[in-house]
Amino acid sequence: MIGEEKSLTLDRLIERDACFAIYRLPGEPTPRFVMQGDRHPLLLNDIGALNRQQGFVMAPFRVTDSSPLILIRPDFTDLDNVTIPSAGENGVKPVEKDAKRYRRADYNLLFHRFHKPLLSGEIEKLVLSRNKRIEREETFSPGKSFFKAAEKYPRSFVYLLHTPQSGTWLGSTPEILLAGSHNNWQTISLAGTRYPNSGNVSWDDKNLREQHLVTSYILKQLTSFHISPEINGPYTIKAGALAHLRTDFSFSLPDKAVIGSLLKALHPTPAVSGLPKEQAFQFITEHEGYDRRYYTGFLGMLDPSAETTLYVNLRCMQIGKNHLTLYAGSGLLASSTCREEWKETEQKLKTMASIVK
Ligand SMILES: C=C(O[C@H]1C=CC=C(C(=O)O)[C@@H]1O)C(=O)O
Repeated sequence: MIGEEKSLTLDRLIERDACFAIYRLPGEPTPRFVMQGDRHPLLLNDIGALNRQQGFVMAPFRVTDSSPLILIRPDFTDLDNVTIPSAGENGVKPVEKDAKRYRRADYNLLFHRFHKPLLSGEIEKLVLSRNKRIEREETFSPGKSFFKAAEKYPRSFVYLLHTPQSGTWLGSTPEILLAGSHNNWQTISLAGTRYPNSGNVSWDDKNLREQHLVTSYILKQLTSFHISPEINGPYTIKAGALAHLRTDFSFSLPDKAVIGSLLKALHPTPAVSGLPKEQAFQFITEHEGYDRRYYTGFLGMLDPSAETTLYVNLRCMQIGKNHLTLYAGSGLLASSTCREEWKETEQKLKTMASIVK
């Protein structure tokens, strides 16, 4: 199949409400494809239940009835020889909720709401996010957009996924949550954002602290599993037009049966939620004003016996029938300013917006 045909096949799979993901790992030339023929992926309500499971995971930021943890158990892995499900057969209509529209004035209010507990010292870090809805052009093709993103962002994990339960999502993320095989495992702490127009990036105290908090948190969570990782960083990485600070954690995982428990301990990291963990998660759920659904969740292949490649769902959008909803957030500390954080979300939204145009 040539590129054009593959795109058309992906678009038809979405129209037929199939249960699939196509994803391209950083640095790999060819995307991988997984599809479960019967449209009934395994639905779980707890990340810990991923222990001993295998399949392609789509996990939300917060598990709810309308955003379950989804596990696609593939019976097709070759896009060129896939059977397109017939219309309506076992069909469950995707829940297509339109996310709330955000304006700058709403963001200002929310920023101050989030900033208050940071200024008082009650909470140390909070990630405030928002979404942006744009019209879906008639000529828009999810399949073509996937291949365009894969070409434009060779160093990111690029994916297109559709299930009847989640609807359609497309993204390009630089953040590994957990990856590895055999005895070589890896996670990263990724935070801090700059705009490397000149190729020269300098990091201020706010960004260094923001990333350091994520690093300390990850180390603490790994240590609770008696894991002593090798640590490398922080160093600067590029993700599209942005730069971030990254620290690598490499370790061995003698007991693969605990992967679900480890994911539960890691997610959501303060790169997408905040600190203290429970308090920040609760605060976001109550005050952010919209449901993030699968944005800032995680996704990818979970295969303890072969290779696991799970990424945090950043720089993504939900593809609806009439609209595309783009998501972005940024880490707030007491020293944050509304102007800078707004600018950061605007820049992050461009990762997907530039694919659609
Ligand atoms: C929450 C997002 O990014 C995270 C990852 C890298 C840098 C971040 C930051 O600088 O705030 C965020 O922690 C997002 O892209 O929506």
